[in-house]
Amino acid sequence: MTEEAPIPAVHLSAVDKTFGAGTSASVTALEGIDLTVAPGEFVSLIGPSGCGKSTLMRIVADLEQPTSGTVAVFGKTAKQARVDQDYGIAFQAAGLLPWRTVRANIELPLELHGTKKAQRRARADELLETVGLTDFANHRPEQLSGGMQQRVAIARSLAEQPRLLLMDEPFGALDEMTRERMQGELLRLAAATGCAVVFVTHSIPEAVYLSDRVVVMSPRPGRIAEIVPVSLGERTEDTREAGDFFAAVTAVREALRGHPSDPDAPLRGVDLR
Ligand SMILES: Nc1ncnc2c1ncn2[C@@H]1O[C@H](COP(=O)(O)OP(=O)(O)OP(=O)(O)O)[C@@H](O)[C@H]1O
Repeated sequence: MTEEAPIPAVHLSAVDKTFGAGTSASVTALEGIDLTVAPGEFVSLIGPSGCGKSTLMRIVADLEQPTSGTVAVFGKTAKQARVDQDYGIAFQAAGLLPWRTVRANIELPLELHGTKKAQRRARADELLETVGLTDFANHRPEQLSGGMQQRVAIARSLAEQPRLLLMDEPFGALDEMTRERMQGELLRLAAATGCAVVFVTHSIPEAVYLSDRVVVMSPRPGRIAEIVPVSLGERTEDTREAGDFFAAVTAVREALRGHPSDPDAPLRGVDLR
C-alpha cells in the first residue's frame, strides 16, 4: 500500500500578481509562482528589494488576492485558513497595540477567539517564558527595546499553536547577537510544535541557517529563480562555522546572481554577510 502524501501547509500554483492592472501605474509584482511547503518544513524567501517577497506572504495570509493562479493553505482557500486561524503572522513592524501590556498583546488572538481567561493566562505565561520576557509581562511595548518587541510579536504569533508561521523579516531590527539567539529559539519552537515556517529575509546566512529550502527570487517581476535545498542536520553552535554552511551560503549567493561567473552583478537589498 502506498502512503498518501500529506496535505501541504502551503501550495501555490501559477500565481501572478499585478497591482493596478490596466492602468498606466500597473506593476507586475509576481509571475508564475509555483511553490509547495510541506507540513513542518522551514522555507525562506530571499531576493532583491521589490521582488515580491512580502506580496507573496500577504497572498498566503489572505491580505492580498492573486491576479491569477491558486493558493491553498492546508488544502483550504487562504480565506478559510485565515478564518480557521491555521497560521500565525509575525511581520516586519512588530504591530503591537501600544496601550496593552506585553501579556495582553500576547493574549489578544486568544481573546478574540473566546479562550477563557485562565487558559489565556496560562498560555501567555508559557510563551513569556519561551521568549524570555516573563519579567516584562506588565510593561507596555514602548518600554521595551526593538528586539524585545519583536519577541512579543513572535510570542503572539505562536499563541494559538499554529501549524504554520508566516514571518516577514521578523529579525530585521535586531542586533547580530540577539538575532542569532532568536534564530536558535525559533528553530527550537518550530521543532517542538512541528509547525511549518515561511520566512522572508534579506540575509543569506540567516536563510541558510534556518531553512530546509531557500527559495531564491529574481528581480521584479518576481519569479522563483532557484530553490536551494539545505542539508545541515541539527543546528548547533558550530553550524555557522562549518564548511557545509559556507557551501550552502555560496550556492544561494550564486543563485541570486543568476550565474556564478558574474560576481559583480548587482544584488540590491540582499545582505551578503
Ligand atoms: N499595494 C501595492 N500597490 C501597488 N504596488 C505595490 C503594492 N504592494 C507592493 N507593490 C509593488 O510590488 C512590488 C513588490 O513589492 P514587495 O513589497 O512584495 O517586495 P519585497 O520583495 O518584499 O521588497 P523588500 O525586500 O524591499 O521588502 C514592488 O514593486 C512594489 O512597489
